[in-house]
Amino acid sequence: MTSRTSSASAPATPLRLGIAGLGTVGAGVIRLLRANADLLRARAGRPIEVVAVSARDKTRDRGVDLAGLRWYEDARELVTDPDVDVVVELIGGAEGTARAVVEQALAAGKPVVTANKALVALHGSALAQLSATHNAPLLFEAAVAGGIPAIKTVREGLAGDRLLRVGGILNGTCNYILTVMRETGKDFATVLKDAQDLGYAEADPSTDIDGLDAAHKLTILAGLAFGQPVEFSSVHVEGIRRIGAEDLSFARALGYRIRLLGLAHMTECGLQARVTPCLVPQHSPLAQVDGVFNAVVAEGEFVGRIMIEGRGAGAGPTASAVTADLIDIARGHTIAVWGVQASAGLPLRAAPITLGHGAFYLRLAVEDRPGVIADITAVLRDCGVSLRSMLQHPAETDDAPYVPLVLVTHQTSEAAMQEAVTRIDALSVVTDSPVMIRIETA
Ligand SMILES: NC(=O)C1=CN([C@@H]2O[C@H](COP(=O)(O)OP(=O)(O)OC[C@H]3O[C@@H](n4cnc5c(N)ncnc54)[C@H](O)[C@@H]3O)[C@@H](O)[C@H]2O)C=CC1
Ligand SMILES: N[C@@H](CC=O)C(=O)O
Ligand code: NA
Repeated sequence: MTSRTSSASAPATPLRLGIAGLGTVGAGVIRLLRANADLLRARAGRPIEVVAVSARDKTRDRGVDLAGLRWYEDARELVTDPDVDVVVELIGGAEGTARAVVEQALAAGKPVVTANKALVALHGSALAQLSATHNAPLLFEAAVAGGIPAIKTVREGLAGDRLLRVGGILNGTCNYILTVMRETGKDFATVLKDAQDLGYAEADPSTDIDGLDAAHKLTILAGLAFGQPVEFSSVHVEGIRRIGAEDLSFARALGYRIRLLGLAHMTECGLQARVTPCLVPQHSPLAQVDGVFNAVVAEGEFVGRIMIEGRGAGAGPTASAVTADLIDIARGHTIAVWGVQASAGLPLRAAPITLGHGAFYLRLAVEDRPGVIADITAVLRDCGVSLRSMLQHPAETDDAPYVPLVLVTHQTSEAAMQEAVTRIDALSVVTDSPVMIRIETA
């Protein structure tokens, strides 16, 4: 006699998705799910199928066939579709429809997968509570460093250790711009346009170049590393707008490359978190991370330093991260948002950046006349900042209105350096606001 069990014969129940947002990432997710359907079914133990979608423009050609998928003009209605098991939010933005979709889905007990770093960085604490209250997982691997499994590494892979530092190169658009400008000499605006055409940039690219996108990601990484939400407004943020071609070539002459780094570490006074352009030694691991690649670094008491590298933006890498979250949901592998069961909910105490220390690069535009260097070094002396080296290139023409002067300091306090820069900026011989870049050793 043969015995038949329902599990042996019944087809596995599919995990049914509603995808809100069909831009670079949304269309990329649909492509990946179709291309890898068999592989995903094997890994997830059940098929993963898109049943409903929502976007702004139904007629737009996205290179993916939407036939047979239910279309919603209003993404909030997609959430209430009884056939949608999991809501995938790929609209973007910390407020408006994206936020409403995520909140409504969690409140309805539906798992959510999102790539929306702005939303998680600004509202992660409240969303974590909603997720816990309704027992609805919220997964966001794509939100930090695109295709790099950054969240999983920090939240799960390093769960056994006490982390001291986390961060890295967290914005693909900025890294692409800095790399291509350095390698080709193309101007900022042209390279930014290329990054937009490649689907790397945010809807408003100032979010990338002013450092906010990297700060969103750092806020999330630090929350995971230290098991408590981080107040986005406590992150010190500087972008790359003021970095010019001359900085890239001075950096090269000094043996460095310029990277936009997000770094967070615990101090006795609290968490210090900043996103700033930095000079890194040209042979260091971070200097080798070029183009749209990101790198996530973490340092733990027992594990020491780790670094993982990969593509931080673009349809394919981001779709890969979204899909990994979907497989976790299909497998029933879910976890509390900040990786701790009973997070304090209160944001971590923040330490002001002025408590930091480091070495600095300072580029000044100065009049080409006697006494200028003496005026500047007098300010540095008065502020207690010690110089390590100085570079001056001759003016390009005899009637050039200024000459560039580059100073590199020894280790000094951030507060002293900020005071010195304010005073130097006020000197009449200095013709434009100084460009100050921190120097990182690793
Ligand atoms: N592009 C990338 O490389 C990466 C993007 N992300 C994040 O993924 C999310 C999506 O980014 P992209 O695909 O690049 O953006 P996108 O601008 O290419 O696509 C956004 C999509 O949302 C739709 N949309 C806008 N408002 C809507 C509304 N009210 N209702 C329904 N749909 C609406 C648009 O029609 C479009 O289909 C963002 O949160 C972004 O930060 C994360 C990692 C990498
Ligand atoms: N605009 C972002 C996209 C990924 O998060 C970036 O450039 O890194
Ligand atoms: Na990721």
